[in-house]
Amino acid sequence: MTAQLIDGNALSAQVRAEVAQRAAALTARGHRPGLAVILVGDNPASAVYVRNKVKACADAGFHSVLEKYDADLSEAALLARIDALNKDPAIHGILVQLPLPRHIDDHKVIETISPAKDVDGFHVASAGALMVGEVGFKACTPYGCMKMLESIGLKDLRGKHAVVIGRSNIVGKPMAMMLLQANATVTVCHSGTADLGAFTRQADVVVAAVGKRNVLTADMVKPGAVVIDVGMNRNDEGKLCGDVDFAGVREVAGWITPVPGGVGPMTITMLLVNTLEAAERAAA
Ligand SMILES: Nc1nc(=O)c2c([nH]1)NC[C@@H]1CN(c3ccc(C(=O)N[C@@H](CCC(=O)O)C(=O)O)cc3)C=[N+]21
Repeated sequence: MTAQLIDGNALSAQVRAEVAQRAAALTARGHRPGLAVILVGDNPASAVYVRNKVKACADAGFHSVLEKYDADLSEAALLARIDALNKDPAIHGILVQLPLPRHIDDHKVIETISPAKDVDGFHVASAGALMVGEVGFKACTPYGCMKMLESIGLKDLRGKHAVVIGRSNIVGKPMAMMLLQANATVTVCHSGTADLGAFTRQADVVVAAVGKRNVLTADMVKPGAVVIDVGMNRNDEGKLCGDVDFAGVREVAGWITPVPGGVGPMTITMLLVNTLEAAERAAA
């Protein structure tokens, strides 16, 4: 049996249509949602992603500004810019595209963004809010994965075992917290895990977020399991591929997300959702 696809483009279109409606209502009341995106340096992949984000904003009727700076921008200048955006009433969300040049401390930059405008959900206050179940912005990639699960009827994961592969601050750790909040029994595997397959074979839901091809192969998946692929890698032909051996795993899994067209578009969609929510909170 071949797995069913969870189509991130189709689900994104659905969610973005709702976002556009709510944005129009806010705009009519004089509170048009606004996102500021800051790009430092000339990483070509970042330039593409940032353009996609700005376009998604325009399509949803948001105000957006893209600020591009040369790679030699000083950390102090970047922090000063963030400080100004924190105070700008037309801006509800601030996204500083990562990675940043080496002379700039990511952590300092993220912590300078006002938690009220932290639509990436990377601030320690946002991470802490998620941890204790308080109101705060959820990191967009794991939030998008949760939306994908919800779209196939898995909003409540009571009785399910979810295995997360990867423990990054921006995906693996918040993913585990969100799954836990949805009542799953959660296992977090990582580079120090011995016999990864022994864990993943017991999973009803596997989320692969490592950043390496073929981390999950067909022999590691329980028949009928849901497989969410967060990876963004290039194969030998230079084509975009995830962390999952898609061709093999789709013959075993019940559901699987493709790359491209899976988690990637959902990440941008949840950025819009967070920005809309920031604007709604500011208008309330
Ligand atoms: N502050 C910050 N926030 C981020 O959210 C952030 C970041 N920095 N730095 C880089 C990563 C990467 N990221 C992606 C989002 C969407 C796609 C996406 O839409 N991908 C398409 C394909 C795009 C293509 O063809 O290259 C897809 O999967 O279908 C990819 C990657 C957000 N990131």
